[in-house]
Amino acid sequence: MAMAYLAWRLARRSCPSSLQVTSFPVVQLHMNRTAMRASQKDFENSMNQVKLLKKDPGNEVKLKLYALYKQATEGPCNMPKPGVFDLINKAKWDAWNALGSLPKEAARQNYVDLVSSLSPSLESSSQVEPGTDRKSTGFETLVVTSEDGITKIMFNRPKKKNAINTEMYHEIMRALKAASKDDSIITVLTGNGDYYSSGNDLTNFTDIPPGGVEEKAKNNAVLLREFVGCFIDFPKPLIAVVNGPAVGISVTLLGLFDAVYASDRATEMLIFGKKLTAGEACAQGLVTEVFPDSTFQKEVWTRLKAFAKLPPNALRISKEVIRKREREKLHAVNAEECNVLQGRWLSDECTNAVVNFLSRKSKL
Ligand SMILES: CCCC/C=C\CC(=O)SCCNC(=O)CCNC(=O)[C@H](O)C(C)(C)COP(=O)(O)OP(=O)(O)OC[C@H]1O[C@@H](n2cnc3c(N)ncnc32)[C@H](O)[C@@H]1OP(=O)(O)O
Repeated sequence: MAMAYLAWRLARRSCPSSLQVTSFPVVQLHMNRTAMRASQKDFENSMNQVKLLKKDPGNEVKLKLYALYKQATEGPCNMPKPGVFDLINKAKWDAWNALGSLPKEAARQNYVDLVSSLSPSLESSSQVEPGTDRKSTGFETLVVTSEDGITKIMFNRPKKKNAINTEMYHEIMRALKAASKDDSIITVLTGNGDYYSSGNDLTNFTDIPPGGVEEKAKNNAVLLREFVGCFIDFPKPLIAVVNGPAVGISVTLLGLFDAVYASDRATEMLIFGKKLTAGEACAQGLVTEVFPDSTFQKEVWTRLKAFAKLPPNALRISKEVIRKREREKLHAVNAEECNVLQGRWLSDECTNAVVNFLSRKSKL
């Protein structure tokens, strides 16, 4: 509770920047309407568009908009310069004064142009109706969608039980990086089909580069370290919806998620190759909650949609407060584990296991 309260307090402190954004419409209400002639309609439209901005365009842009608005409606700056300690008003005065004798018509036009250059963020924040499903293209192994404040990254190799091949490692990293910067509040990983994921695609070990198996093992270690690192550093709440069995790396990663919801169909194979039921994994703390398979999707997504309505800054800051205490250690453990694995991948035990699997159906 104390941690949540601290995070909430910290989140409240971040409010001034959002207050600055919402102060723009107020400024616009005081505009001198008689000053607008030819481009009045465009200018008014642009001002309305600014009111719809949900994303803070940043102080630099806001100052430019302010200065152009003042120039367009009042002409060159004629106000006394604020004192050095009146930081906000001085920044506004400087921005307006920098426009010199720019004619009102030119200032109006620049204002309209600047607002239209912000259109990508307008599109993503206001023109997309809430609840609209936005699908990211450009992924071969994933389906990535954004809806209701949730970015869903779905493993999409159902015929291969969502085994993670090299391309998929890279695509998951790319999707996570995009999700960390998009408008979503939470990010969810799940699998398409009957498996969550069967772990590392064992054919990853068969594509041997010119430097031989040593080079292959080294490349895999570098890839795995970067991949796990993305999960350690992911800044938003990250939730696994474990829709079916999970194996190997797809299980070990679960410890880095903020919540793990599992269907009671989900089994995991851990250290001794033993199958764990989702209930057993829950008892060990690896899974947050288990749901009957018949109601799993409905119950979990209802809950996730409710999470996505929580204050985003508070969520991020809560995660950061918790994660920052362990981040360095997690990266150190990740580095050590990848070193150990690099050696193990060259062992006879590993080679035999991969050969046995791949030769089951004469894949070798
Ligand atoms: C960068 C390197 C990082 C390495 C780090 C991580 C370590 C790990 O993750 S180790 C764990 C690796 N995973 C496994 O050992 C699981 C292997 N798979 C299986 O044991 C079985 O396939 C499984 C129990 C998951 C499912 O069995 P079945 O229900 O009998 O289905 P099939 O075996 O017929 O599978 C269907 C289809 O998918 C292919 N498949 C499944 N899993 C993998 C995999 N991990 N790698 C490659 N291919 C996989 C399987 O070969 C079948 O293909 P087709 O024969 O072409 O239909």
